[in-house]
Amino acid sequence: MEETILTVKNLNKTFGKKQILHDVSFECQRGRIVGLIGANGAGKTTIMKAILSLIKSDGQIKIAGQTSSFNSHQALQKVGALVEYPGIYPYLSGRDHLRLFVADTSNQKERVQEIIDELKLNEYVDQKAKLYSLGMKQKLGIAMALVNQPELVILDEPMNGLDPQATKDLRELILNYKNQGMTVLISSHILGELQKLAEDLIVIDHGRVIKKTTMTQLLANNQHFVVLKTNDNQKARELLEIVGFEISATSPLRIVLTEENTVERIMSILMKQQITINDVQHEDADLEESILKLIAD
Ligand SMILES: Nc1ncnc2c1ncn2[C@@H]1O[C@H](COP(=O)(O)OP(=O)(O)OP(=O)(O)O)[C@@H](O)[C@H]1O
Repeated sequence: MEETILTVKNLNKTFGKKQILHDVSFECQRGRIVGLIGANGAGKTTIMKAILSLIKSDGQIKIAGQTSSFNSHQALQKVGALVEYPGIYPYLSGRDHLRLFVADTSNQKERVQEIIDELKLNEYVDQKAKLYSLGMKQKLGIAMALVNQPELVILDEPMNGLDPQATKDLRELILNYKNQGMTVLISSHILGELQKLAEDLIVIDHGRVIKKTTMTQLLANNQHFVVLKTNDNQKARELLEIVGFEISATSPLRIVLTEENTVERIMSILMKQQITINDVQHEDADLEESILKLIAD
């Protein structure tokens, strides 16, 4: 059965005279990975900071059934977060940071070692943090967000500064925690990466929620294309456009498929005009194309 772990209701935020968030409302269900998507400046970080009471805002926040506000935020004990840059002290080691963050339990030493192993921090975790690269600091910040196995983790651009291997490792780690019941609210500009992770999507534009959907739904409504290589792309394009095909790219030819505009129809039109088809491939629009289209509409 679905259980709501985070409720955000009518969140409004102004900086000076400028209204940044407009009645933002959404819910996250326990155990889901929820992607917060939007262009630069859309308001994603501001929403995350408001949930975490890092800034004052108007509206209601409920975490695991408990109301949380700027002045009363016990519920945040159930939440881990990495928002913007991790707060790191240059003269402490990575392990020191984790020791400061880990909850006071009988197995805290083991838990710190476990998260160090999970994030592959062993090589440098006992060096002072002032020697860390951007990616190393980012991984430490993620370890700090996860060390207490929170019920909800909020990650703002967690892939920032990570190399491809570390990005893949983080993806697997997030999926692992999700499989153990953790809820993840995540933003990322790397939409290809988010496509591999997020199950639910909240799309933000100019401080407003413009779409709440699931990844499966969004991708199912996507456009489908056929990509052709022919002996005369220019002529093929003209022939297809005349009869109403939409061409989304010309080199190679990328043609939008619809119920009427099928591959069979393309083949028949081109073959009648003696155009040789050297290669045919099918393509589906990815998350990036869907989101760009959504924001443009
Ligand atoms: N402390 C602040 N004072 C004034 N304006 C701010 C402040 N923080 C954010 N803003 C403004 O709020 C808007 C939303 O910013 P926010 O950082 O939430 O966007 P974002 O979606 O996270 O963007 P990005 O993807 O670039 O990180 C922007 O117009 C930004 O300039």
